[in-house]
Amino acid sequence: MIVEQTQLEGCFIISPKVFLDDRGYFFESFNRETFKHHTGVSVDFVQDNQSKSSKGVLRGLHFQTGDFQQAKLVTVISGSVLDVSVDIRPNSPTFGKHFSIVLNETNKKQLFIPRGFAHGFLVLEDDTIFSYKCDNYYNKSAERGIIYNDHTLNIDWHFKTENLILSEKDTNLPTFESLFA
Ligand SMILES: Cc1cn([C@H]2C[C@H](O)[C@@H](COP(=O)(O)OP(=O)(O)O[C@H]3O[C@H](C)C(=O)[C@H](O)[C@H]3O)O2)c(=O)[nH]c1=O
Repeated sequence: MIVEQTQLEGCFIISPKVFLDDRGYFFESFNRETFKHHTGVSVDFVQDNQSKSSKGVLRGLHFQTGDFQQAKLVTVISGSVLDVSVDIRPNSPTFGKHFSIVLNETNKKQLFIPRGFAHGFLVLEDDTIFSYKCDNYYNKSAERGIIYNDHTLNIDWHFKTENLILSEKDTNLPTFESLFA
């Protein structure tokens, strides 16, 4: 397992040790002790989520507020995404900054996103399966979001807008300024 720090404190890129043989591959997608040993973070995940999306789908930017904030360990099981995490911790030196990374079946990289972040991803291939562990339960009343093309965040999604597929909810999310100014 190789852990790389990002420029956002507490947000790590994880490259698991992958065992290849003539049957295919095996890797431990999460091991609490190994994770703590390499990152210094003790995390107790309580909920696993999975979504399947076509190319051009953009899910996010989402977060849960207050006591329902979630840390996430995200993995692409098949396909490919551009994954984006935004630091929305008010006292963070990187408040409002984001980190983007391509996660896919080939690189098998994972991203650990701590509490206090908004998260979203753009799907780069059809039939992409996105799987992630959360350290807090879903709470609909605590759900919030930031519009994906927010001018303050200025995220480069590397796509042509006419090919985007968003939920009704995600189309109408507020701006970063309106939430945090
Ligand atoms: C997140 C969630 C949703 N739901 C229900 C609520 C809706 O009826 C349905 C679809 O939810 P939504 O459209 O919010 O799904 P995504 O757009 O994939 O949301 C996720 O996308 C971004 C990228 C994230 O990081 C969040 O974890 C999560 O918000 O599943 C549940 O029952 N439990 C859950 O934990």
